[in-house]
Amino acid sequence: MNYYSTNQSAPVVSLREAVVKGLAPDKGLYMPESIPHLPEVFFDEIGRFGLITIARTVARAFFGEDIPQTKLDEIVADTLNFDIPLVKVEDGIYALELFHGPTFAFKDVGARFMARMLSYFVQEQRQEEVKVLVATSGDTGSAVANGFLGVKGIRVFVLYPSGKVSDIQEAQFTTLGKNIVALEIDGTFDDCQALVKSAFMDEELNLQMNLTSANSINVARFLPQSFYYFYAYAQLARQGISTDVILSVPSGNLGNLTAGLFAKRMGLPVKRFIAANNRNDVFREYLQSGKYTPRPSVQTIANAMDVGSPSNFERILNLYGHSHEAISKDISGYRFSDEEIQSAIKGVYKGSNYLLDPHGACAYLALKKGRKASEAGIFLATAHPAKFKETVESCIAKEIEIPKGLGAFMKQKKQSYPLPRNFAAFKKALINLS
Ligand SMILES: N[C@@H](CCOP(=O)(O)O)C(=O)O
Repeated sequence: MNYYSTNQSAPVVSLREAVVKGLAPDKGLYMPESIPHLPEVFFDEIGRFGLITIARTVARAFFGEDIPQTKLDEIVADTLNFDIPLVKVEDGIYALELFHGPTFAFKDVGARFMARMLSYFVQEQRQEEVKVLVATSGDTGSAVANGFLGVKGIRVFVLYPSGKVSDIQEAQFTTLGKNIVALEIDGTFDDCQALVKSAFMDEELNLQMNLTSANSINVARFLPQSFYYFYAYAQLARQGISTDVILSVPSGNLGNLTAGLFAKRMGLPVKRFIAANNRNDVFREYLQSGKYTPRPSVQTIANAMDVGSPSNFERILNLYGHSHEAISKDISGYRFSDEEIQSAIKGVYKGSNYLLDPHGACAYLALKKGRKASEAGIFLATAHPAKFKETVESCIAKEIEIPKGLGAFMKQKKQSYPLPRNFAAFKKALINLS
C-alpha cells in the first residue's frame, strides 16, 4: 500500500517512509491510496470474534502487504494486552471503555502499535536513532512516552502546554527519564503542535536528525485506532443488538473520529457519527456552517480536547472529497461547556452509578442530544476518571480511588525543560538534548 499527501504536492511513499517521516514534505498528512473493504462474512460473524482477531484482520488489510504477517500479528497482540469492554450505562447507551491500557487512555492503542511498528522499521533498516516529536494536550504524551520507553534507537520529545494538563497526566510523561524528554511550553497545545510541524520543515534539523511524529498525524498512530470501532460493534452483535448503531466521539485533534470514519469505509455498519466538542468547537462550527475557522484553543476541564486547529480535519476533507454536504450527512456535532460536563458527571453517577471522565461526559452528552430512540448509541470513554481526580471528585462530592498503576507515576520526581513558544528556542533544545 502506498501513501499520498493530503496536499497532493509530495511524492507518494511506502508505509515505511510514511511512518518514519510522519508528515509529508508539503506539510500534508499521509493517506493510504485505497481503503480496503472487509468481506461481508467478517461482519456476519463479527460477534464471535475477540479483540485480537478483529484487530489482526483490520491490520492485515492495511499493513499486510508491507510487514510480514507473523510480525504484524505479533505487533497487534503485544499492543492489545488489555481489554476494551463495552459497558451499558442506560437503555440504548453504551460506553466503550478505552482506558484499561497502561496509561489509562485510548491513546495506548495507537501509541503502542506505532512504537512497535516504528521499532520494526528502524531495526530492519539498521537506521540511526529516530527522534519522535509529540505534542500533547494531555493523553497522547503519556501514551507515547510509555509506549516508547526504553525502545532502542528511539528518543521521544514530549511538548506540552505548561499548566494546562492534569497533575497525573503531567506525571505520566515527566517522570520517566531514559529516552523520554519532556518540554514544557509556555503556550497552548496548538503552539506545541505548530512547533512540531515547523521542525519537520526545518532543513537544518532534518539534515542533522531523523524526525518523526507520534501524534495522530502519523498513519501508524491513527489507523490502529480503527480496531476498537469494530470491536465495539462486535460486542453489540454478541448481545444480539441489531438496531442502527451510532457513535459519539470526544473530538480534539480529530484522529479518533477519523479512525472511526475509516472503519465505516471499510464496511463497518455504523449509521453515523457524532463529534462531541468542548468550548473548542471549530469542527462543530464547520459541520453547521461549512466554514472552518481555526483559532487559539481555550482551557477547559476536558483538556485533551483543547485543540483549536485540529490536524486531522484535512484527512476528513480528503476522505469526503471536500464535500461539506457529504461530511455533515455522516457526522453531526455538539458543543458543551465545563458546567454542562460537570453536571453530566454528577448526574450519570447519581442516576446510573457510572463514573465518567470529562471527555467521556462530553461524548455522553452529545449522544443524549443526538440519538434517536430507535438507535443503539455508543460513546467513547477515552480516559479513566481518576486521571482527572480533582475535577471528578468535585462533581460527585466524593473521593475516588486511584488505580495502582496510575498512582505510581505520582511518586516519581518531575523533570521537564521549560521553553517559550518560540521555534529558535525549541530547535536549540532539540539539538542540545539529542
Ligand atoms: N488529545 C490529544 C491531542 C493530540 O492528539 P493526537 O491524537 O493527534 O495525538 C492529547 O491528549 O494530547
